Amino acid sequence: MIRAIVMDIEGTTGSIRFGRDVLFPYARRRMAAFVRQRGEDPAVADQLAATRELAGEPEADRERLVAILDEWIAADRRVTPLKALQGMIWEEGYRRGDLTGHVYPDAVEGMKAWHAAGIPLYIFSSGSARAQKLLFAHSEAGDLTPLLTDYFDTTTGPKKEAESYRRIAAHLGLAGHEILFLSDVVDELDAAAAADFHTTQLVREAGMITGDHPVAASFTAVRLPES
Ligand SMILES: CSCCC(=O)C(=O)COP(=O)(O)O
Ligand SMILES: [Mg+2]
Repeated sequence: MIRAIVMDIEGTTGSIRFGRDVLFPYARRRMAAFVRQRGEDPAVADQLAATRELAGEPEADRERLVAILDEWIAADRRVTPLKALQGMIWEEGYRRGDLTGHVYPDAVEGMKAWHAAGIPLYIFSSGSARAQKLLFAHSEAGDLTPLLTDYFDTTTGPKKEAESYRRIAAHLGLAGHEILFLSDVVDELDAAAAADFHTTQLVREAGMITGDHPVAASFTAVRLPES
């Protein structure tokens, strides 16, 4: 029996293009002004300190920090301080009405059906938990947060390491084989399978790299394992 479903965001619940063409450029355009204006806020200052530490540049001033963060955005580094700062910038964007979270209609339909069937739904994404909540709260389909029980991000661990999935299972109080993980990325699915999770790969575009996992073109094609 599947007792929980854990979902990736980019390429799974929503399109990769939304991150690449909308969210990431939005944060990139605003990062310098955000660091200048909000750099003293404790939550921002903590992430700037974490950026200095991760970059190995304890003396980095604000200008240098913005340059480091810009390099990380360009390289699509999925590191916690960048993801936390991006989340804070997106929060402003959602509140201003500049941003609306993209969620595939089939993902909305699948999430509603599983929720109605009593299966708790979780997100595991590189985006910060706060950014994840915002995306689903301000989605094109309205506020989807009532469908979601909890959110995991890189503070739980990298998505390509089995230990992260063992931590999620322990947090949920479930065995790996009671959990289904949905993602578009084979390395993430391999890591989840190594933690004994059931897996399904969302293959939403032709030509994607696939592995040894069941595949589904949409949430409506996802089959829940019986045992
Ligand atoms: C609200 S998360 C926005 C997208 C993002 O920042 C990201 O890193 C998505 O990563 P995923 O693990 O969902 O592919
Ligand atoms: Mg993904």
